[in-house]
Amino acid sequence: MATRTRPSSKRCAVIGGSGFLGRHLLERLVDRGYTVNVFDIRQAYELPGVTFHRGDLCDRQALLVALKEVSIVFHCASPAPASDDRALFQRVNIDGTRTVIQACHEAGVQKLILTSSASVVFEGTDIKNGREDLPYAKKPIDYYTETKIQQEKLSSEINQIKEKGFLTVAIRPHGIFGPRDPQLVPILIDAARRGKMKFIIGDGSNLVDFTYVENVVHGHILAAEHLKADSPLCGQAYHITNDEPVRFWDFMSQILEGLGYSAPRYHLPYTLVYGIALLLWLIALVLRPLIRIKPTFSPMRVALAGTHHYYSCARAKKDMGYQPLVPLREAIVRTVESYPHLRKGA
Ligand SMILES: NC(=O)C1=CN([C@@H]2O[C@H](COP(=O)(O)OP(=O)(O)OC[C@H]3O[C@@H](n4cnc5c(N)ncnc54)[C@H](OP(=O)(O)O)[C@@H]3O)[C@@H](O)[C@H]2O)C=CC1
Ligand SMILES: CC(C)=CCC[C@@H](C)[C@H]1CC[C@H]2C3=C(CC[C@]12C)[C@@]1(C)CCC(=O)C[C@@H]1CC3
Repeated sequence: MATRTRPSSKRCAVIGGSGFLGRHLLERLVDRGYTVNVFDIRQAYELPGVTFHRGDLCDRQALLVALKEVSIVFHCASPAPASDDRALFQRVNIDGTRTVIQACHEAGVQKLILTSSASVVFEGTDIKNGREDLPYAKKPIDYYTETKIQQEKLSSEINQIKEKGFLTVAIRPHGIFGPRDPQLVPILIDAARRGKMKFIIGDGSNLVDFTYVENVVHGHILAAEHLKADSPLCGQAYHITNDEPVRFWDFMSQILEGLGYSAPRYHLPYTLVYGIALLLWLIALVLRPLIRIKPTFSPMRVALAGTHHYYSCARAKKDMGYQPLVPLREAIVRTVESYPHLRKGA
């Protein structure tokens, strides 16, 4: 085992700190007086008070350098769900998380805060006010979710091994959005620009959680600060949402109209769209060796757009005093304002 110096409780590392959530998280950590090391496969920016370590989280030696004298590790790295690359998810989310845990143990890290996802219980059918004790999806909607389940199990199991002397907790956000998000708003506007956002899938009444990134950050920091040997957080998972379920299509319409695009108006039956998406996905799979096609409406996206999926965050409120800091209306305004380059006509 490596020689250790007692780490300061204000020294932390953010694995995946160049990403959307990771960068917001470390900005807030710096504001709160933490010293932050970033570990990421790419360096996207520079920030005073932050030390960058570029590397692959599957590389234990590289990780050990970034975790030296660190007390808290936030692990929020993952390949993007849209990559749909099974081998990559397996390598990074499962094998890589195992490596992160080993490196934390070796470096004498005290707490690991893992970013999981509420979708670990989602199978493509309605979830209303789902609590954390729902069973993991037996048929996860994609490879990404399949490996997020395994990742969460790994971090929870390691917490049971008391002699390892470090504590873990998993945060399950849902539908994160906000400034600099490379997924939700850019994908939505790209679809609108290509004339694909004219239709509402289903009757449009399905409620979904969309969570502002600053609220997700707040949940992570509360978890780190409340995670102690005798606390109920040890080894548990916590939903972190805006606690304001919204109709999926109202939310999309507000973003679209805020950026100058028309909201979708015509309804299409859910089963029809899902069937077409499945067919296109199968065709893309068969043609993959010859040509790589990525349909905008994957079966996963159709399921997310046409079903209820919202989650209770009562457990986070009770155990760590969580309350969302930014309400949905304000969050949408801030998000829309942060994408001037995606405005219609820009
Ligand atoms: N966005 C969302 O709506 C939700 C996200 N989550 C979870 O939140 C976390 C953060 O997501 P988000 O910020 O959106 O994702 P991002 O893709 O923006 O950030 C992830 C970061 O991790 C990096 N990374 C990927 N693979 C490795 C690797 N092998 N070693 C080191 N770094 C790596 C990425 O680099 P690169 O970009 O080069 O791949 C990227 O910088 C993830 O765990 C995700 O599963 C959970 C629920 C919802
Ligand atoms: C129908 C359509 C083209 C909508 C555009 C928005 C979508 C790109 C997002 C709507 C719900 C989002 C979502 C995720 C990614 C972006 C959306 C599909 C996740 C899959 C990201 C990773 C997770 O852990 C779960 C998220 C669920 C919601």
